[in-house]
Amino acid sequence: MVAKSDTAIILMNLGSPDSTAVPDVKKYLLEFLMDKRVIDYPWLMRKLLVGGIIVPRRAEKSAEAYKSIWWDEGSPLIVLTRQLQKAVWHDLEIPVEITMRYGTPSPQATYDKLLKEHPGLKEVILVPLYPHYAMSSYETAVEYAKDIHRKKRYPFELKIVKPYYDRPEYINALAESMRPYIEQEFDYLLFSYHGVPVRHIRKGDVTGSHCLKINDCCHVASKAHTRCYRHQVIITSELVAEKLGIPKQKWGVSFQSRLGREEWIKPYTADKFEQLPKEGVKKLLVACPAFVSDCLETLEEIGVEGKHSFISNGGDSFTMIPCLNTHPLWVKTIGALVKEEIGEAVS
Ligand SMILES: C=CC1=C(C)c2cc3[nH]c(cc4nc(cc5[nH]c(cc1n2)c(C)c5CCC(=O)O)C(CCC(=O)O)=C4C)c(C)c3C=C
Ligand SMILES: [Fe+2]
Ligand SMILES: [Fe+2]
Repeated sequence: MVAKSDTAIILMNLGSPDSTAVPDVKKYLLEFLMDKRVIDYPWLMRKLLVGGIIVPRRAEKSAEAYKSIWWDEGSPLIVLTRQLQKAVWHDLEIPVEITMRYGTPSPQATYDKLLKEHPGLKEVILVPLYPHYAMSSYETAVEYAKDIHRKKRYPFELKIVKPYYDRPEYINALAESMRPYIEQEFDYLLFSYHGVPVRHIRKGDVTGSHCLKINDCCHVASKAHTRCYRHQVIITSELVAEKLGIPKQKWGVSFQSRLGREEWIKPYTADKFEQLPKEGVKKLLVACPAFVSDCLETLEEIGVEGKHSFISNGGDSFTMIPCLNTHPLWVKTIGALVKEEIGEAVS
């Protein structure tokens, strides 16, 4: 048990609209897609594309999708992140707050709340709720939280938990959360991760000569892997499949949630739902480890749209494995990641 009243934890997730009303969804999409690490075009081009084309075209459809998964208490992503907050607080007995990259509560509101309630606060451990590094997820969340912390000169140290995609505690939590589903009869397990544009993978390559440039790049040792989303999700999948004893021919990786006309990393999950029944896969399990809390992309895109596609293409049974959410081993994993940071120098 950690009992340090001068330390607090912040769990940082992506965020959701405040409600399913079209104006709220528009506001959220604008903030999200105007992020230079998400749509990384020059500002004017981004403004024209996002404000003039993507958001006006997408907002109503997106609002309908949110309506179909919204809970009485609010957005599943926010509600589940709050439940995780309570579980971690209960486990570690140090203050835990949540913050969102887009929408509410913002990092500034969260820092202010912590300081008001704990005036002697000396250090805050920020846990990005992203196991993998991507410019459009982990990086933007962390840089935003650091920027606000620096600009507003908050009097506490901010320490950041690094991507944990291959950490034994995380792999064990993920594998054990999936085990009850694996023990049922199934033909194939698909790990479906949120996609990113191919360009982002190349741009994030710190060596400039590795990612998608050499054969089987994700399995050839390189410094690029510290920031390569594709490498990191492949490693998570391999480690979990190994831990669960699933043979290579019975599982695969794909990428969902593509936006726009650019090429995103492949294979696409939507194509898999069409192809797999034709290859004899009738009983499908789908896990989505890029998300630690169930959200629009799991509940609607996979659980509703994906299921419909797989079944209408000839599949018999489709099971979406829930995200880690508040699984006790996930709560313990967060505790282990946090304890490593407590007392260490700022990263
Ligand atoms: C897992 C990490 C995520 C990465 C990487 C990511 C990249 C990325 N996303 C978009 C565009 C959209 N994503 C949307 C929803 C959404 N995305 C993530 C996570 C990652 N995104 C989550 C957890 C969610 C769900 C939020 C919720 O409220 O439940 C949306 C909004 C919904 C919609 O209209 O489809 C958009 C838009 C891009 C362009 C991108 C990489 C460049
Ligand atoms: Fe996304
Ligand atoms: Fe790579």
